[in-house]
This record gives sequence, structure tokens and C-alpha cells, in this order.
Amino acid sequence: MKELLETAQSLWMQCLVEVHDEAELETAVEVGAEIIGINNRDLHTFTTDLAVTQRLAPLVPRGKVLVSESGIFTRDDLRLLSRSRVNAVLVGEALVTAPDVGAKVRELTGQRQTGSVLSGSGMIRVKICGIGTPEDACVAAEAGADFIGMVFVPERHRRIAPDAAKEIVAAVRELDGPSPQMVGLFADQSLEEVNDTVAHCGLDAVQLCGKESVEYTAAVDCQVIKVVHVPASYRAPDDVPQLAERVAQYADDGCLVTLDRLVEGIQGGTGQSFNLDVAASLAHRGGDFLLAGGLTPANVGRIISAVRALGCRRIQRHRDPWQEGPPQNSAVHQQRQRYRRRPHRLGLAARGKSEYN
Ligand SMILES: O=C(O)c1ccccc1NCC(=O)[C@H](O)[C@H](O)COP(=O)(O)O
Repeated sequence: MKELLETAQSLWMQCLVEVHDEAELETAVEVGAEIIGINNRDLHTFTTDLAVTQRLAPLVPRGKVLVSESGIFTRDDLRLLSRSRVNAVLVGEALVTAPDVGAKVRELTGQRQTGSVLSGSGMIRVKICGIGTPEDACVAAEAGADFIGMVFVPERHRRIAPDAAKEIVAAVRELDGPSPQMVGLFADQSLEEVNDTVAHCGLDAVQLCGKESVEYTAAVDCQVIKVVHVPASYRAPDDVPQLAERVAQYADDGCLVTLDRLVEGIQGGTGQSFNLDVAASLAHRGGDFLLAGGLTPANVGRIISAVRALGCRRIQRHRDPWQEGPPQNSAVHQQRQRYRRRPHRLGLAARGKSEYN
């Protein structure tokens, strides 16, 4: 297996190494597999059980890409798996037996058939934050939000109680069709409080808006969105490597990163943005992040275009010291260039519904 992995790597390919029990997982880790697939199907009996992922996922070392494979049919299955910090899923039977494959993919990925321009392409994901009532949550969900955020940060005016959040989660889940991921926002609170709130409300993810460490994020019982605050003084390209390093620390550990404006003493919801050249520069390196801070109906379209356009233009015009590597025109170089010109996935986080009225 080691030899196969090395050969694949030398050909610039990645291997998905599949396991079904503890012993196979141990071997996969020992030989240095970076992408580990947990097969929920027992290949002797062909029965599937997502409990296999739930049992093995905590044994996968941090930093590996974890794929849960087989036996995945519904969005609830995905919700369950997201609590095991799965990075990706492999779906077969649910798609080949679906009468409308496109509709099934949309259902599983939580996209809406008639989604907005922003979410319709599947490239931009939208998070609506600071929701405080089931009615507002349902408006956001029906408008196509991908994530709905509820604030649990002490002393913030949009803070809601866990019981109120639980009702909001239930109301959204009762809606027909795919539902957004329900996210709880916290800042420098105890792990016990975060995990208890996740369990109590049935949250899909948490957004950590304080100075939480990578180790802290690893101990949270569900998917994590980590906010990385960007000082107003940051400029591209000078400050981008430093920012990219901070982002990578969390992203490499499986967090989705949100970039938001740094305002000392306030963890979010400031209504202020940062220099978008910095976000564009980070995006063109292939970073997958949510962009937050000062987004309004008046500026959001322009910001999306600006960040994407700047990101793409720079790939072509400027040599990027970060991407120094194989000599120009080598096969590896050409492959990298192709990869980098793929459109970037960029998410946007916006404040509660009042700004959208
Ligand atoms: O929004 C809040 O009230 C809030 C309180 C405490 C910590 C974080 C908070 N919000 C985080 C978000 O995701 C906001 O949407 C993000 O900071 C952007 O806010 P804004 O600039 O006001 O659009």
C-alpha cells in the first residue's frame, strides 16, 4: 500500500484509502494515507450502517481528510455525519436509484431548485446571522440561506437562550425541502457550554468568534466555522502570507474559516469591513472561506465581483512567491496552473434579516 501511495504521489495524484474497521484504519494511518474513506458498507454482507463512521471517525488523526462512504440517503444522514467531523461523503445508491438525480443532489447538498443568484450556482454559500425567531429563520431558509446563525455570545443584544434556539432549529427542520445548516455563535466560552448547547439545540455547526485555539476547535462536537479577524490596516500582498498562515492553521484542521474585520473587544456584528484586496488575494490561492463584515444589500454584489475578479486577474498578471515550485512549463507546473484557475468557492456571511427588508 505504501508503494502504491508513493507512486500515486509521484504522479501528482491523491489516494482515497478505504477502511471498514479499526485494524484497517491503523494500517491506513501507518502507511501515511492523507485521505481516509470509512466505508459504511460491510463488503461481506453488503449491509450499511453509519455507526461505522461514528465509531471510527474519532480515531482518525486530526489533519487527515475524512470521507464517509455508502449508506447515505438523506440530509439527516449528512447531519449525523457532520457531527463526526466528516469532511466529505461518497454517495452512490441514493443517486443511482433517485428518479431525479439533480433534485436528489440538491436535497443532499441543501441547495434549492430556485435558489437566488448567490446560492443557485452552488459556488457561493450564504450565511444569515443573528436570527432570533422561528419566523425570521424560516424566511431566511426559504430565501435560500445555506447557514443560519444564532448568537450565544454573552452580553450581545442579539443573544438568544438555548430553548429559543431549539425552537428555531425545529421550525426550520419542519420546512419542506432541504434546510440550511443551523449554526450557534460563541466567543471564548467554555467547551462544556458550547457542546451542551450543540446537543440541546441540535445544532449542525458552531461559529467560534473569539481567540479559540486549534486544540479547542478540535474538541467541539460538531463542524466548526472559525472566525479569523483581519485588521483594517492589512494590505495585499504584504500582509497576506501572515493571514494565510493563520487561516491554514484552522482550515488544515477541518474548520471552515470566516474572515471578518478586527475591531478590538467586539467579536463580530460590527458592520465594518476590511481591505478586500486581501480577501481576493487569499481567494486566488484556492482558499475556501466565508467573507463577513459590513455586507449590505447595496454592496454585496459588488464585493462578490471584486473579490473574484481581483483574485483571477492576479493569477495571470503577477508571479506569486507563495506558489514558487516546479519550473515553468513542467507537467507539474501546468497541472497546478489548471487547478488554480478553477473558480473559487467563496461564502458570504451577512447579518440578520432586517438589512434585507
Ligand atoms: O452578530 C452578532 O451580533 C455577533 C455577536 C458576537 C459575535 C459575533 C457576531 N456576529 C458574527 C457574524 O457572523 C456577523 O455576521 C459578522 O461579524 C458580520 O457582521 P456585520 O459586519 O455586522 O455584517
